[in-house]
Amino acid sequence: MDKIIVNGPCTLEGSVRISKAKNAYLPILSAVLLSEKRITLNEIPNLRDINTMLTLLGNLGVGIERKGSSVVLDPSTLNSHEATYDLVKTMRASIFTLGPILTRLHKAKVSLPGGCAIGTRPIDLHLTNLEKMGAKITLEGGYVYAETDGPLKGAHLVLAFPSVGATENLMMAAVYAKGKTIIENAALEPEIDDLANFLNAMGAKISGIGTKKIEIEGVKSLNEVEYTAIGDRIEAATYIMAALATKSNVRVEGFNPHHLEFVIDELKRMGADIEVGSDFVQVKKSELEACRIDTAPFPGFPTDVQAQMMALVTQVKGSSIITEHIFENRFMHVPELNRLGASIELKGNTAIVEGQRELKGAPVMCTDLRASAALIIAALASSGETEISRIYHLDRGYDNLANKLMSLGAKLERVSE
Ligand SMILES: CC(=O)N[C@H]1[C@@H](OP(=O)(O)OP(=O)(O)OC[C@H]2O[C@@H](n3ccc(=O)[nH]c3=O)[C@H](O)[C@@H]2O)O[C@H](CO)[C@@H](O)[C@@H]1O
Ligand SMILES: C=C(OP(=O)(O)O)C(=O)O
Repeated sequence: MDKIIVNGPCTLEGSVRISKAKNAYLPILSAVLLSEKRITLNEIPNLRDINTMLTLLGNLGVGIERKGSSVVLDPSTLNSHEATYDLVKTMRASIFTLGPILTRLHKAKVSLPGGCAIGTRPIDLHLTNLEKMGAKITLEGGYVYAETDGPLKGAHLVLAFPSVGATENLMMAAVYAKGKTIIENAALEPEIDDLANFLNAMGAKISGIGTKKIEIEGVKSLNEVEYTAIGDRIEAATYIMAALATKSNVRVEGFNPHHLEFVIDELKRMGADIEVGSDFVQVKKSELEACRIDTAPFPGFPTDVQAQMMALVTQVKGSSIITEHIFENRFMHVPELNRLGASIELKGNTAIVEGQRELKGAPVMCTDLRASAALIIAALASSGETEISRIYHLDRGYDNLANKLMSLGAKLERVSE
């Protein structure tokens, strides 16, 4: 198993290019299953989750040809309706294939994704709303079995919670449904707009993009398409936090800063000197003060940036309060950050984080994707050697992390055992 060893404290300098978004490409790759025409996707990030999704598509019969960083997909050869446990267990986003497989083949067998480190993550909103569109769904032996007599039927769906995954799954399922589907209380995350734009580029009829009421008029066929996803706002936020935690000057480029407006505004309120461009931010060495953060669905503070923010506020003036509202167990980084010398106390879903801590290198362990990113940030700010193990969690969502940080001057190495 690979490790990352950081020799801190590090000061970063220069610019870093953000890769295309994991959370945009995972649903887009699932949406490929809807079509019978060739699809070219550009600038595919080299991530474990993306490679798992490509393996899953290949197992379902989709033709896959890599051309540099692009991938050309031929879904006309789709010949299986089964997403098996061995792949689904490694990546929750596999559930995104349920709507598209069912739509295309009128039956689907997809392994239940199960819980994960950050929470139980049920899929009831996906299933009950697919039922409202006419799917017959049963659960047996850890699998979701879904079938329909013909095309799904358009329906008026109101989500009890603006679930990102449910909004995406239902939007995909509605593309060929008979009549109109309305999704109310839809999630507003930018990756949903990206999926909708991709589907419309193939000939779907989706309106209300970027609003809480998405309307999908069913179509009969889709076209060939070439598409490039948006830059990864969560990766961008991670480098912004790393720059601020190490009091560095770093330009973070290749993403849309509007997608991080809440985070950037909060950082500015804390005293961060951040220049915002059209597709970059320039972070300048700043002295920060404490914050009060509540994670929330977009446009609020993203749960996917909570851990990185926690690492940052161990270095700012005053005590910060961070409350996690989206996932019930997303504080796995707390004991590991405390091992590095942080002082973080947990009270239910709230963390009280003492600032201006002198962190010292120690062996720490990754527990989930963003917890791992928090450990990297803390290690860069720590003095001495931090050995970070189980970095396969980082490989799920950070393209080329070690090299990107080294190019900014971080003293770190990735070692294989
Ligand atoms: C691949 C991807 O895009 N992952 C993102 C997506 O995950 P994901 O799509 O799984 O997140 P959701 O928005 O669905 O989940 C948010 C909350 O709703 C609950 N819920 C969800 C569905 C459901 O049927 N029932 C239910 O109770 C979940 O348990 C969780 O507490 O959005 C999350 C919230 O921004 C991000 O942290 C993830 O990075
Ligand atoms: C939780 C995340 O991803 P996933 O939903 O794929 O587990 C994440 O990207 O932070």
